[in-house]
Amino acid sequence: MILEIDNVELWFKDKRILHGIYLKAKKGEVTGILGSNGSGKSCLLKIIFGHLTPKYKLIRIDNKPITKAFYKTKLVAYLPQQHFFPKNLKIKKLFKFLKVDWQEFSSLFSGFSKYHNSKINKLSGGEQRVIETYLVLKGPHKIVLLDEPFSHLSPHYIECFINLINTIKSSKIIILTDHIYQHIINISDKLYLLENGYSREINDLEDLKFYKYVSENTIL
Ligand SMILES: Nc1ncnc2c1ncn2[C@@H]1O[C@H](COP(=O)(O)OP(=O)(O)OP(=O)(O)O)[C@@H](O)[C@H]1O
Repeated sequence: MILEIDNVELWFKDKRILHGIYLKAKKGEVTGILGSNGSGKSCLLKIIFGHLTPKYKLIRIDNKPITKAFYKTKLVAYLPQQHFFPKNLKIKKLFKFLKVDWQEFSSLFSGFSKYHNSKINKLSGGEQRVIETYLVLKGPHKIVLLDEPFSHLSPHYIECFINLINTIKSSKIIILTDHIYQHIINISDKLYLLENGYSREINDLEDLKFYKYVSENTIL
């Protein structure tokens, strides 16, 4: 399965945010998107998911254009930057409803076994993020979009997710963005940088210096 995003043009009033975008993401690969603050990473993920409508966009799956909002195809799951599960819902119900195995989760994330019967709002912000990210990754969707999955997590949980992503990527298209760029670089099979409205495919990490995403003396 190949997902292509092409010809995106996004404006907010007279401010053009995105205009030269081409992204290709394949099943079996992790596709990373880097970019400075305000470069349009979240907007691009929202456009792909179908929550934000730009002036133009073209989304193709295996060369076939998707003409309706992508989320309506039920192919795609999206982790937004903000918490999105109802606060009063019990965690065990969430796992049951989404048909995700609690035992498998609690053996990977051992500190969470005590929360099976808790409501989501009893967890810290980072703990809620662990649950959300896990459910989005382990749900039935073939395409997963992750907006800053690592930013609020402690190193051990980041490692757990990196292992999980490497395990499940053979069956999914995974597109993710984060400011913890070393993790994105390490985990990605394909890397893009959003810069000045364009997507730049990064094949040589030194290009991240050329585009001033990192400074000249950064060790990559
Ligand atoms: N609803 C909106 N109305 C007007 N401008 C917006 C809106 N949403 C986003 N923008 C602008 O679009 C640009 C890109 O925003 P976006 O959130 O996609 O950036 P980002 O790369 O995800 O940034 P960050 O890394 O800081 O989260 C920003 O300049 C932002 O101000």
